Amino acid sequence: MQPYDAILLLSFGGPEAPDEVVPFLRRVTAGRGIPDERLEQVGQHYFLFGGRSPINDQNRALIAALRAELDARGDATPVIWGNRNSAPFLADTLREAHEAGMRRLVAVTTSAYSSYSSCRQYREDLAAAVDELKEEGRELVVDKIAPYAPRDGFRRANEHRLVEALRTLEGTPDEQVALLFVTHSIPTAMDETSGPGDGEGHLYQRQHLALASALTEGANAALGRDLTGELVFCSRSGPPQQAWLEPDVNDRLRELAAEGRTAVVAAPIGFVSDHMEVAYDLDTEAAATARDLGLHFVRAGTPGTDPHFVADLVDSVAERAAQARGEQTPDFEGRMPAVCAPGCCPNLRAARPALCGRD
Ligand SMILES: CC1=C(CCC(=O)O)c2cc3nc(cc4[nH]c(cc5[nH]c(cc1n2)c(C)c5CCC(=O)O)c(CCC(=O)O)c4C)C(CCC(=O)O)=C3C
Ligand SMILES: [Fe+2]
Repeated sequence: MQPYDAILLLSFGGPEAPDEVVPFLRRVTAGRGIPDERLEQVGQHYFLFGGRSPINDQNRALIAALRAELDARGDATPVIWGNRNSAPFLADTLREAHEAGMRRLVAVTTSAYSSYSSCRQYREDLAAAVDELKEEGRELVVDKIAPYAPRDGFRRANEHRLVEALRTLEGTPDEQVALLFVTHSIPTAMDETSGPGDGEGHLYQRQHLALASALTEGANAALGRDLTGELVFCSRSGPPQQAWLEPDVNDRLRELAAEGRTAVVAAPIGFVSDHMEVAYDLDTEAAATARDLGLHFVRAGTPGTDPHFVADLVDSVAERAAQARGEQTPDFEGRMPAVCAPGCCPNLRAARPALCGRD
């Protein structure tokens, strides 16, 4: 994958044992003003699952799938892995990479959308880790692929999962089915400023709405239905006086039951695999809300290691490599640049150095 020596999977991280839960949460929330009450709650979510987040195992599976796809293409570029909040920590991974003689990497994040939390924060992680290594006399260059939510492979993977879920409701008429696309809530201020700073903002929501509408159309066409989908949110945190994106999935379920819906399909398009937010906030909490309301609840799958998704990530990396070599790459609706505009998806708390951008 000229000019890259390796592909770096860059992820959030999660605890893998009960004694890792609190240190993990301290790292995630350092200086972020999350109320203690919320932290205790989230700690409980992890303890409910034996103190083990599913995210690292899902990343191990994704790395194996990327490896197989690269091998099938005759490409021996190594795939390495670093996290923000748990081992393998990003700086350790980069140090090992440098020791192995690698000098230029391309990062793939496990987050598909544009916003501070889902894009720039990873760019800040890269800047901090590269800086740490520089102080040890190790020079590394890290590029990154663009947010991939607008790509066709991501849509196809999600559509496949959604159609599978809807097939289980074959006898239920359209007017009784609610189709909810679910993503991680973020502060409204973070959504308003998401995007390249072209005056539009709200790119986090706009990318989700574009995907939700394409998925609704695709699933309706595949199944001969006429469903209307809508976007809802989960995993709100932060202090109560701070505005976050709404409606919360549980609140919306209550309204839908009151309107006479009998079944709901929840498609977690904001998550590339079944993270804790999916396992707890949807499969545990929202499923219980639905049960109490007498609603039949079906949760659509996440892309995970879907072949369309994995192949599309490798295509993204190949396109990024072509760009690095000065070649042209295909354009499509919603395509994001791999090098972010100055001030794209700003950090609203403090300006910090970030890689893979023009600022
Ligand atoms: C947009 C977005 C994604 C998607 C993009 C991406 O994937 O990166 C994401 C992913 C994730 N978030 C995760 C976990 C947590 N996020 C928290 C807190 C927060 N998330 C935020 C946003 C997002 N988060 C925000 C605005 C906060 C408030 C504080 C802050 O500004 O940082 C907290 C603190 C407690 C709480 O408040 O819930 C935890 C424990 C895990 C691991 C799950 C697992 O273990 O499987 C994953 C994949
Ligand atoms: Fe989060």
